[in-house]
Amino acid sequence: MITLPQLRPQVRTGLRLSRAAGHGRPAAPVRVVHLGLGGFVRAHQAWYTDNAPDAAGWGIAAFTGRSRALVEALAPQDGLYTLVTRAPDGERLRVVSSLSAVHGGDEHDAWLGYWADRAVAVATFTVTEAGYVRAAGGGLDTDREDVRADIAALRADRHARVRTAPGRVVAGLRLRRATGAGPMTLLPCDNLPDNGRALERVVLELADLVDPGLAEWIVGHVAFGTTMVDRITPATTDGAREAVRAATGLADAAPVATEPFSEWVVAGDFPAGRPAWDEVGAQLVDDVLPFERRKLWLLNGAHSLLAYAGGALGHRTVADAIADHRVLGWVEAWWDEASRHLALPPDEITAYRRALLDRFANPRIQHLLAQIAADGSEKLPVRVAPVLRAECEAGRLPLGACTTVAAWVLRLRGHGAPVSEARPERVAGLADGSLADAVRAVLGRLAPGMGAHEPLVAAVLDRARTLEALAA
Ligand SMILES: NC(=O)c1ccc[n+]([C@@H]2O[C@H](COP(=O)([O-])OP(=O)(O)OC[C@H]3O[C@@H](n4cnc5c(N)ncnc54)[C@H](O)[C@@H]3O)[C@@H](O)[C@H]2O)c1
Ligand SMILES: O=P(O)(O)OC[C@@H](O)[C@@H](O)[C@H](O)[C@H](O)CO
Repeated sequence: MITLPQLRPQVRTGLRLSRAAGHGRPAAPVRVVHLGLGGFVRAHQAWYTDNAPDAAGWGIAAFTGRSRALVEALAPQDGLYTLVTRAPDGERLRVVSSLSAVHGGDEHDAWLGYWADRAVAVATFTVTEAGYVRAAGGGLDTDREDVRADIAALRADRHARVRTAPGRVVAGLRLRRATGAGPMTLLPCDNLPDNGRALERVVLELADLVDPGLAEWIVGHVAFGTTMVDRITPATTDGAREAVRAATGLADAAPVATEPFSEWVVAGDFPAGRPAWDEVGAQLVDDVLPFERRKLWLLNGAHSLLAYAGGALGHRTVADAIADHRVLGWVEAWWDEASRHLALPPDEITAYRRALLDRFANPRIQHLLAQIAADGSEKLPVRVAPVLRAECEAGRLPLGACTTVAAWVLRLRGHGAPVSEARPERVAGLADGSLADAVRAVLGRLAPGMGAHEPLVAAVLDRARTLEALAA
């Protein structure tokens, strides 16, 4: 089934999307600034904003992190794009209008301009886990070259170009303080536990390093919200572009394909206001933690298992891997382990697991395991390690978690697809030496102290040998 609610037949013949030609809505005034323009924000936050009853008053100015490719695709079509929602039995297309402006990450003056604007009330982020430039303990990683460069730049000149996400935020907030543009909310939407506190910590630490008094101003004027975000959104492919052209006749250079399911749980204050996201499905709560753990452990933890163990068996997509009964068994084992540590009613967990199986099996979502496998050193400590540790402390050896760790060890040792890490030096040499040494080192990195837990080391080694044999 294909429905085209916002593409009227008389305008379907134009070559590209255009507000002047009547596609979508007129651009709303910018009141939200976003860093990390990619697939996810367009399938999620921008979609909620577009659905909100007050959408006409809430435009988003979205910046990429680095590359200008998406800006070059979206700017000629006025920030409009087609959201392709893929259910197992058909797809639905609609034009999303909430991106009022799109910018490259290199447009620093434009970035600063929004932060100095009192109308801008919220800044949102999807900069990946690595984008928060945190050291192992969660504080700002001042050993990084890009963080050091930002510190030097911010000390030298308040308009100097900076590169990291915290650097950009600190530059923006410093200007906001100087211009008296008032309070606002920062809302990270990445798969990080307690992402509001994570962002707050790196921003305050950086502010303290570059401008005495700024951190104090931030504490008094800036609210850091915390979120759980969920909508499986693979990278856009030519297939999505072709699907849009076939259905609408339009050449959309940057559609997004996503699944029907969507969840957004938000905790925080909005002193300068926000779109009525809660009227279109977002849940405003006091505590995100139970939702976050359910999602991060059951969905993202299973994704990482599928990515490394499924990848070791030669699978390419999530749907391929979950159709393999051996992989499914490992995922179910992982879910049993993780579920024991979730403070949620058992029937709620059962329903979530059942729904996840359907979501993973969706044949129209071509979610590449290689995309999920990137940045394991950032993801496994938060998706898998807490359950691994809790199970060991309870005297159990968790088979599912051990399988994920074992598969990651093998990946780091060169089995299967190449390792993709934002900071490759973090894993360089980590899994060298004998397999047993590698398992000890990797466990110690993921969960400090666990590398010396000999029964756990033996269990992971056993899983690694089993995987090697199955992959041979
Ligand atoms: N895709 C999903 O299904 C999904 C679902 C839930 C949450 N998320 C969160 O959203 C993030 C982005 O996902 P996506 O699918 O939009 O990816 P994407 O690759 O389409 O876009 C990522 C954006 O972040 C920017 N970026 C990357 N590294 C950065 C850095 N170090 N500093 C600043 N900006 C950086 C990129 O330039 C790009 O603009 C994920 O890492 C995850 O935390 C994604
Ligand atoms: O986006 P990442 O790289 O943090 O993780 C990859 C996937 O696990 C993730 O994108 C999920 O699809 C998403 O979190 C579902 O909401």
